[in-house]
Amino acid sequence: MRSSFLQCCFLAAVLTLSPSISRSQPQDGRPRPAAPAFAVSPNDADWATPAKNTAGTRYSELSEINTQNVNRLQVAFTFSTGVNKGHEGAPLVVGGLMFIVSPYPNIVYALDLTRPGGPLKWQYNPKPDASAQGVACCDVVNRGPTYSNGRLFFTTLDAHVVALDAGTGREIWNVKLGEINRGETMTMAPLVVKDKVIAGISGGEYGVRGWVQALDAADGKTVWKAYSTGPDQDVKIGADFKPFYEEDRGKDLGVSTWPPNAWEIGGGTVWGFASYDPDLDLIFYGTANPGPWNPNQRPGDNKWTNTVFARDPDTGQARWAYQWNPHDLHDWDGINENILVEVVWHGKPRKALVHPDRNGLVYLLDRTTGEVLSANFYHPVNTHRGVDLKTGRIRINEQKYPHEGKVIRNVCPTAPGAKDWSPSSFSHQTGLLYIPHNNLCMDWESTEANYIAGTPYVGAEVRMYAGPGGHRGELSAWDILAGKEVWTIKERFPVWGGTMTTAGGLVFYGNMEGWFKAVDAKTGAVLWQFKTSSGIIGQPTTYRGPDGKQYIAVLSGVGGWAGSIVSGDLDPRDSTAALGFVNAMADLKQATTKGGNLYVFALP
Ligand SMILES: O=C(O)c1cc(C(=O)O)c2c(n1)C(=O)C(=O)c1cc(C(=O)O)[nH]c1-2
Repeated sequence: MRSSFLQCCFLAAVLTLSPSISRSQPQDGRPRPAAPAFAVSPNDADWATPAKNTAGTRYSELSEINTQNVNRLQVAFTFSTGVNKGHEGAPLVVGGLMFIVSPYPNIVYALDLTRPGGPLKWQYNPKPDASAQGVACCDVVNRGPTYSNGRLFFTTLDAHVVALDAGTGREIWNVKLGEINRGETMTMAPLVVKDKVIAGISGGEYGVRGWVQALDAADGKTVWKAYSTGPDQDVKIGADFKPFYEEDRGKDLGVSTWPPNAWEIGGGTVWGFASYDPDLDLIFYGTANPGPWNPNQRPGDNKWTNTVFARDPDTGQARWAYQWNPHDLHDWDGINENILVEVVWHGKPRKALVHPDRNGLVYLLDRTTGEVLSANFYHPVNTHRGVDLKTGRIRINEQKYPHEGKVIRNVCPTAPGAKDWSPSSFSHQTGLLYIPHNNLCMDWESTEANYIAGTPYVGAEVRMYAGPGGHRGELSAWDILAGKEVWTIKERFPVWGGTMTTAGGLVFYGNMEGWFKAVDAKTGAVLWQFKTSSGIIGQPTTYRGPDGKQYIAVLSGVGGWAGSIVSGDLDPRDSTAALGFVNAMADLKQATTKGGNLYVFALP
C-alpha cells in the first residue's frame, strides 16, 4: 500500500429444499466426494496446487493429526520471507521440497524438507518493476505458486508469468502479459490444466479490461486469451455457448449491456482461483467488478463482469456463463472460489459447483449447465433479497441503490463483500463448507469517476465499520445441501485467510491477530491454537514429510486489503483510506505488526 491509490481515495431469503434431500435422510442428501480423478498429485503426501486439487476443495486425506491429538501440535520449524507485506500464498509441497512465493518483490523460496529445519535449497528473485506497487489495488500480494510436471509457475506484481525448474529454481520462461502503466498487475495463483497455464489480470480499480489467458506450459506462449467484456469474438463466445438463463443469451452482450465503449475500460478482471473438472473438461473461474464502482456511469448489466465462466481449457471457448451480480452496485467481484462437488439433488446425482459470493449468498450450481440449484444467505444482507430461481437474477433492494451525490448509510455487506477472495474448504467427511468471512457494513457515496490510464477509476467514497454484533469476522461451517449454517466462530477482525480441512476431522484457519487455530470440523470447538508473529491472511496446507510425519504449514504476515492499514502504514485517522477499509480496522495496529514468516507444525 505504498500505493498512492489506497491512501488517497479511498432479510434472508428462505429457499425450500425438497424433502428428498432433507436432513432426515443424510445418506441420500450428503454431498459426495468429487471423483478421485480430480487429484492433481497422485500422492496425497503432497500439496501441489493452492487448492490441493483442481476441484478446489482444500481437503487432505491425511489424518495422523486429528481431533484426539491436535492439542499436542508444536512448531517444527519457521522461515522468514524477509518481506513485510500481506502474505496470502499457500505453501506448496512436492517431493520433499516446499515452495513459497512472497508478496512483492515476489521472491520464490524452495525449502529442503529432507533436512532438519527445512533449510533453503534455492531462491529466485524475478526483480519485478518497483512501480507496480503504485498500481496494486489492495496491498502488493501474491496468492502463491502452482506446481506441475517438475515446474513451478507463478505470477509477479508487474504482470509476468514465470516458469521455474522446481528442482533447481532455474528460470525456464518468463513472459510479460500486462502493462503497469495501464494499471495492470497480477496477484493470482495460476492453475495448470493439462499442458496449459491459466492466469488472469488484476486492475479493476484502474479501468483495466479483464482477461484470462492460457499459456503453453512448455514455452509460455499464449494459446488463447478470453476477455471478460466486449464482442463475443473477444470473449470467446461462439457456437458452443449455451447459458442456462434467457438474459445471458444474445449477440455481443459484452458490448450492448454497456454505454458506448464503456466496456473497453470496464473491469471484469480475473484474480481469484480457477478450478477444473477433467470429466467435463471445463475450467471454472469468476470475473471481477465492473469499473467504475459508481453504477450511474454504466447503465446496463455490464456483461460479463461479476460472472462465472465455464470454458474449454484447450480452446478457451465459453460453454456457459452466469452473472452473480448484473450491473454491480457495490464492487462485488465475482472471483470467489468455485468448488466442485458431486451431490444428490432432489434424488438425482448432479455435478455441482459451490460458490460463496461477496453478495452474502452461497450458490449451488449445476456445473454442466450453469443452472442455480440454490442460493442461500450465509450472512445477513440488506442490499438484496436473494435470487429469483426462475430467472437466475438477484433481487435488488432499491433503498440501498447508490445514487451520485447521496450518502447511502448502513449498507451490508460492504465492498469487500460478506467474504472476499479468501478461499473456503469443503470436507468430504462432514459435507460442510468452511467459509472465512466478514461482518462489516458501510456508508457509500457515489462520485463521478474520470478515466486516465493507469490512475484510479473508482467513483465512490466509502467508510466501513463493524456489522451487527460488533465482531468483524467469522468462520462458518455451512451445509451445502440444506443451505444452512451448522456452527460459526466469531472473530474480532475479518477472517482474511483461507481455510483447510482434513480427514483428521479438523479445520485450520488463522485470524488477523496472528492466532492459528485447529477446530473440530463437526462442532466448531477450538481444539488448539498458536500465536504466530503477525496477522494471518494466508492459506494453510498440510503434507506428509519425507520422515513420514504429517505437517501443517501456513504463512503469517498481515496485509491484503483488510490489513493494509498495517502493511501499508496507513493513518488510522484517515477513514476513507484503503477505499474505506481503514475506518473498520483502526485498532488493527494495536493487535499486530507486519512481517512475513512461514510456520510449520507437527506432533512431537
Ligand atoms: O478488480 C481487481 O482487479 C482486483 C484485484 C485485487 C487483487 O489483485 O488483489 C483485489 C480486488 N480487485 C478486490 O476487489 C479486492 O477486494 C481485493 C482484496 C485483495 C486482497 O488481497 O486482500 N485483493 C483484491
